Amino acid sequence: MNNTIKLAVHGAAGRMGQRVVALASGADTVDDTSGFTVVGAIDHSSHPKIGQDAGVVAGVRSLDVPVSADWPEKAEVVIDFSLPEAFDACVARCVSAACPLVVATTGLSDQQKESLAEAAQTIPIVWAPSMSLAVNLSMRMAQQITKALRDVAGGVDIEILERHHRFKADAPSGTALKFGELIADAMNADDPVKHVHGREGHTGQRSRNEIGYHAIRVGDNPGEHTIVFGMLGEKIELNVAASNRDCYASGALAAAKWLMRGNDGGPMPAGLYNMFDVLGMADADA
Ligand SMILES: NC(=O)C1=CN([C@@H]2O[C@H](COP(=O)(O)OP(=O)(O)OC[C@H]3O[C@@H](n4cnc5c(N)ncnc54)[C@H](OP(=O)(O)O)[C@@H]3O)[C@@H](O)[C@H]2O)C=CC1
Ligand SMILES: O=C(O)C1=N[C@H](C(=O)O)C[C@H](O)C1
Repeated sequence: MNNTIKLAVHGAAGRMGQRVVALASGADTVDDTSGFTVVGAIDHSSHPKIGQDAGVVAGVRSLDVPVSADWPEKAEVVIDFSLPEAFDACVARCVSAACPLVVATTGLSDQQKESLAEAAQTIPIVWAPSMSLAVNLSMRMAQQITKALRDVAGGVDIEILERHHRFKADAPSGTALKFGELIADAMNADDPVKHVHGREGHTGQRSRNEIGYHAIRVGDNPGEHTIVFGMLGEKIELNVAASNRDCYASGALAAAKWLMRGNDGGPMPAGLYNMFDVLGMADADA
């Protein structure tokens, strides 16, 4: 009996979609089984790869699943790596099909984030700007460092540098924004923390309760984040870098599996989850 999880990938012909299809097809596992069967590879109707086999597009083997604008009936879980423009239809489809969803797309509007929370009242959703284990661990470390340094004599300046490939559409990265949100919480400042994007001109002295963001776009970098904790006389730099996209693809597959099997073998109930939940770090002493 085939008890693999039937997976549909939204944005299947894109950089990330292809890696999810490749790993889900078992191409890079020792025993050729990932625990998934790819049953749907969705992209927009004018994509040049429409009609081609999704496994071949991903550079692995024929899967007998064409890249298509149509949603498969039989998907048990959906992984979305697409664009904000494509997001609304994806969520609506998952809600109407009562299908669990992993959302990895970044650059969502506030309204889209609200509709995600609403959808999570009826279906289970994992939503995270980075599916990488190393990034999520680094987020916890950044919170710890912020707490340890927040009352240091002379103060600490926290700046977030992110580097990504030249094709990336949104800036700063969703991950950088999430680092900033978690760090701002950990700063526990009396005044609201200011989020400052780049600096130019006569800016005056840096204020104490701000977080700076700097988005660098270079070549084919698959994603790198550096959190600088600058003090008077010394600094800490927390650097986390992907060497390829498989950390995100395998994280998304782990999230999909967790939605279907939970922590004790049963499916997760409706709700909005993140990678801390998937990785068992939700209750970490942050
Ligand atoms: N959470 C995480 O861990 C990660 C998140 N990301 C995020 O994932 C997203 C995708 O990244 P990446 O794969 O590099 O981007 P790509 O542009 O390579 O892939 C997106 C795919 O979605 C397609 N698409 C566009 N419109 C639609 C539509 N209406 N319906 C279905 N598909 C559509 C694109 O087609 P076309 O090329 O024609 O536009 C493309 O094939 C980004 O938001 C990125 O920031 C990326 C890596 C990790
Ligand atoms: O577009 C990308 O490539 C990435 N996007 C995500 C983000 O915006 O944080 C995650 C990762 O850094 C790669």
